[in-house]
Amino acid sequence: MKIFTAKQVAEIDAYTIINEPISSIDLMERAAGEIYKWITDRFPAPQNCKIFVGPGNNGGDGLALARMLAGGNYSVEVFVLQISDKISADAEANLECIRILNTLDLYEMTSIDSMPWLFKDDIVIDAIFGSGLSRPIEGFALDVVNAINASDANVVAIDIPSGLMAEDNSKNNLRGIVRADFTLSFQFPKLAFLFPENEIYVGEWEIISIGLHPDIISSKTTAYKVLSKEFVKSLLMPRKKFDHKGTYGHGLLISGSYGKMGAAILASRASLRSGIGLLTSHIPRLGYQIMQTAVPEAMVSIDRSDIIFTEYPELSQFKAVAIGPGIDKKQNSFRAIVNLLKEVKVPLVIDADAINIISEHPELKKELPMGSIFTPHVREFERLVGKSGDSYTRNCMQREFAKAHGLTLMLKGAYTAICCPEGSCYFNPTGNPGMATAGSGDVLTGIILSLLSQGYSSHIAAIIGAYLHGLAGDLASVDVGVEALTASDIIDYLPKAWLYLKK
Ligand SMILES: NC(=O)C1=CN([C@@H]2O[C@H](COP(=O)(O)OP(=O)(O)OC[C@H]3O[C@@H](n4cnc5c(N)ncnc54)[C@H](O)[C@@H]3O)[C@@H](O)[C@H]2O)[C@@H](O)CC1
Ligand SMILES: Nc1ncnc2c1ncn2[C@@H]1O[C@H](COP(=O)(O)OP(=O)(O)O)[C@@H](O)[C@H]1O
Ligand SMILES: [K+]
Repeated sequence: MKIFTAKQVAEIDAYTIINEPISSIDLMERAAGEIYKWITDRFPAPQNCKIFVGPGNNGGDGLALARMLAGGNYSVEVFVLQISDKISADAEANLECIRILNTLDLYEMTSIDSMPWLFKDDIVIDAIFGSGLSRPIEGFALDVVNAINASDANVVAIDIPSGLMAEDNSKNNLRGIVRADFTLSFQFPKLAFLFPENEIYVGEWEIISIGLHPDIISSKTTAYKVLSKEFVKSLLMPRKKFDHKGTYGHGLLISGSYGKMGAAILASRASLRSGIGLLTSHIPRLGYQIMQTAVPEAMVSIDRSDIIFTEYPELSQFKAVAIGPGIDKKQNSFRAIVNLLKEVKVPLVIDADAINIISEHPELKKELPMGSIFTPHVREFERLVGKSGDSYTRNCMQREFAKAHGLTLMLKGAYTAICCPEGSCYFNPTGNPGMATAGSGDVLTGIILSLLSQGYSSHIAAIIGAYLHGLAGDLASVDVGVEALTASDIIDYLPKAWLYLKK
């Protein structure tokens, strides 16, 4: 699913009006009708609704919705914030219609003094500002936002919580944004919904389809997309009858150290559950029996060191290499990484302490092999790329880094972001907080190595890997719950995840 900027959505809106064709007021009616359906489903009548409307088309949506709710056995009060002399033509038309019908209570608000009391069971509809917000909210509208936020009412934001910018909130007043329980976004998600610090404003968000024109949606380009099952499924390569293990590649996994052999086991097992033909696990000497016992399918390459990574086997036989899970950051490991970066000619996955070692030696950033994949979580990301005060800025830095170095840079977490060398950024919707547990990143590294070894290109391997990893975690959480979920459960549910993805 594409994510468009607020400006692009306005263009899509305008195209739909001309080419469907449909009048703008009828499009507003359609949009409000879809919100009305959602509300009747989630909060069946009778209920008390308090609707706060602003001067633009978001306010117009709120007014059209108010009329529908009043006709549907809801008790409705509408508060029209007198923010500016200008009011959008469609909002004005809806206001006039309400006045004529006279079926609901309509109040004009010019100050916070006319703010109604909001009760716990009230449904508050936030239609003050939508995607047309051009600067932080101020004046009495800000007081209204704060009063809504201080209440225990159920707050439903139309399109976007008022005060939240659709993309960049780095300069916003964070105390002037509605904290919604539900956000009903028209047709597409906003980029801001995918950033962790905005969860308190957005709450649970849903897409409300309003039939915008398919031609413009498919032709308009955007750097940002949310992955879908259909898209990821379309990337899968079919297996053929006469294929053999050589067809699916030989991967090298460099992982494990004294006290962290579990990382090597998890990544190896995940790799083998993701379709790799042959796996060699390079580990320090102490791990030999552990690996041979726990993962009999893996071949083992033994380091000269008992406890850490200091060397790697001859590389020509491998189709892809992954390095990092549980390797530690000792000086000898640094030297071995320098050599590996220089020598490796196949796609490389770089995770965990391998990222940290590179971050501590910025001169190494010039040596990063094109086509490699970095899989940092946010702390590792900050060490590698730099710090930022907010997620939008961090995402811009991530896209720049991927482009500048010609590599795929993943930022792990809820909505893992995958930035590709040509500038695009995919967000992964699968996964759950149960996966915030030791070793789940090692599992991801194993999966991506497996996909690279099978011949998937770097950014495709990152996309399929992230989606599949989260899907396995989601399927596992259905059976074991989020608290009890372990990294091993993610591996155990990879078979079901593959089956579900291919269905
Ligand atoms: N995208 C679509 O296809 C559709 C969009 N619709 C609605 O239209 C909305 C966008 O409408 P608009 O562009 O009119 O935008 P808004 O409804 O967000 O209102 C913008 C108006 O408020 C003013 N304004 C912006 N920031 C302000 C601030 N901080 N203080 C005071 N005034 C401020 C602007 O000058 C403008 O007049 C969407 O969010 C959605 O709710 C729907 O009507 C249906 C179709
Ligand atoms: N709240 C969450 N929602 C979705 N996925 C999550 C969540 N928390 C963690 N994950 C996923 O779990 C993995 C954790 O990786 P990482 O932090 O490297 O763990 P570790 O270092 O313990 O292996 C990442 O793939 C991340 O996307
Ligand atoms: K709103």
